Amino acid sequence: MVRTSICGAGVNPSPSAGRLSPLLFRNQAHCPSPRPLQVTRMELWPGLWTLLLLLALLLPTLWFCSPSAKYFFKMAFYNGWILFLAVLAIPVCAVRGRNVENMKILRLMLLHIKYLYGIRVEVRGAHHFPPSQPYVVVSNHQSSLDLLGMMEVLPGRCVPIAKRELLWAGSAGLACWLAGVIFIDRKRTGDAISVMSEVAQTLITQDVRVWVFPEGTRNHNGSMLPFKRGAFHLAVQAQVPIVPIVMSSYQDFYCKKERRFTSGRCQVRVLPPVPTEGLTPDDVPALADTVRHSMLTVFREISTDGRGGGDYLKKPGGVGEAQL
Ligand SMILES: CCCCCCCCCCCCCC(=O)SCCNC(=O)CCNC(=O)[C@H](O)C(C)(C)COP(=O)(O)OP(=O)(O)OC[C@H]1O[C@@H](n2cnc3c(N)ncnc32)[C@H](O)[C@@H]1OP(=O)(O)O
Ligand SMILES: CCCCCCCC/C=C\CCCCCCCC(=O)OC[C@@H](O)COP(=O)(O)O
Repeated sequence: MVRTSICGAGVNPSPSAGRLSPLLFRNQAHCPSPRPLQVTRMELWPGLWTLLLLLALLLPTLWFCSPSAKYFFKMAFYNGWILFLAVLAIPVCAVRGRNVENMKILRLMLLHIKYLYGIRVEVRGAHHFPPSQPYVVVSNHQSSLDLLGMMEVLPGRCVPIAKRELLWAGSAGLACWLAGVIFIDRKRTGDAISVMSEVAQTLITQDVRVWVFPEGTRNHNGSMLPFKRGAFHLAVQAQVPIVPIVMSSYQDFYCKKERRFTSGRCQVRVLPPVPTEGLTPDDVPALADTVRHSMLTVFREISTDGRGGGDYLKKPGGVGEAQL
């Protein structure tokens, strides 16, 4: 197919050329053809069509026959689609500059994704959100799919606290920055704490709400990791309530370890706000423990194994052997 002209291969026209690989040797004097490495367009088409045909057969076969391949395609599309949506969101958000109101735009753009994936998100307890005051939302963090539940209930003027690495996630990072997402460097505790302290100041003055994943990282083991205390210090410093939100386990439709991703249901439960008025930094450990305990109780209550019960969470030694 590809017509190449390797002139002089096998001959040794000069002493210096003799030291070169014959394949690298090209000398116009010995090469009458002026068209080396020439590929005509017509010659490429059959190869291209065969490749496309193979892909067109292979991808659906993998999709239907291999749950793992399906998992990878779905996750790749999820990330790719968010990156694409972010490209659309950036110019719209850029009009306002970095502004928490831009979060509304991101929220609207992401709301449809649950339909693409056949995930039914059921919200309960939305009336618990305090109507018009700053507060700190804390929620469990299972996967990047949490964005679906998060966008379903995200209150106005509410920004998430995210790991700094997300800032470099291409268009999504820029969109997050424009929407006022607060980035922290988890490797530098001191810096992260001072960012959180600044947030405590602006929470009141700029009337914003903050969404924190107190586990500090994704966790899909059927329980909740011990909570980091930043969110609770933040609420106590600003003397604002904490609104706990629990997303039920994704186990019935999503499991990273098993490479399984089907359609399913998820419940997002907003719990009553926990006041922090009058609390001091000394109260933070107990506050964090109390909130985690109540969230874990609800998590176990609303999580199912896809067969209609929450039993998998209660099996001795099973994934749900939570550290209460
Ligand atoms: C269209 C495009 C759309 C794009 C998508 C848009 C949506 C994007 C959504 C993005 C979602 C992205 C989601 C994500 O990215 S999740 C990952 C990032 N988020 C978090 O990590 C949040 C949770 N982490 C914390 O709160 C941690 O505590 C921090 C990070 C602050 C420090 O953690 P670290 O592990 O380094 O230290 P430590 O917790 O052991 O603490 C050490 C000590 O310091 C004390 N301490 C802590 N804090 C404070 C404080 N403020 N004032 C005073 N003291 C404080 C603390 O009590 C402890 O002392 P002691 O108790 O042991 O004596
Ligand atoms: C040109 C650079 C291209 C970079 C491409 C990066 C691909 C990223 C693609 C899409 C971004 C989707 C944004 C989803 C946001 C979900 C946030 C999330 O779940 O982050 C994880 C973080 O909470 C905890 O991280 P770890 O569990 O500690 O790890």
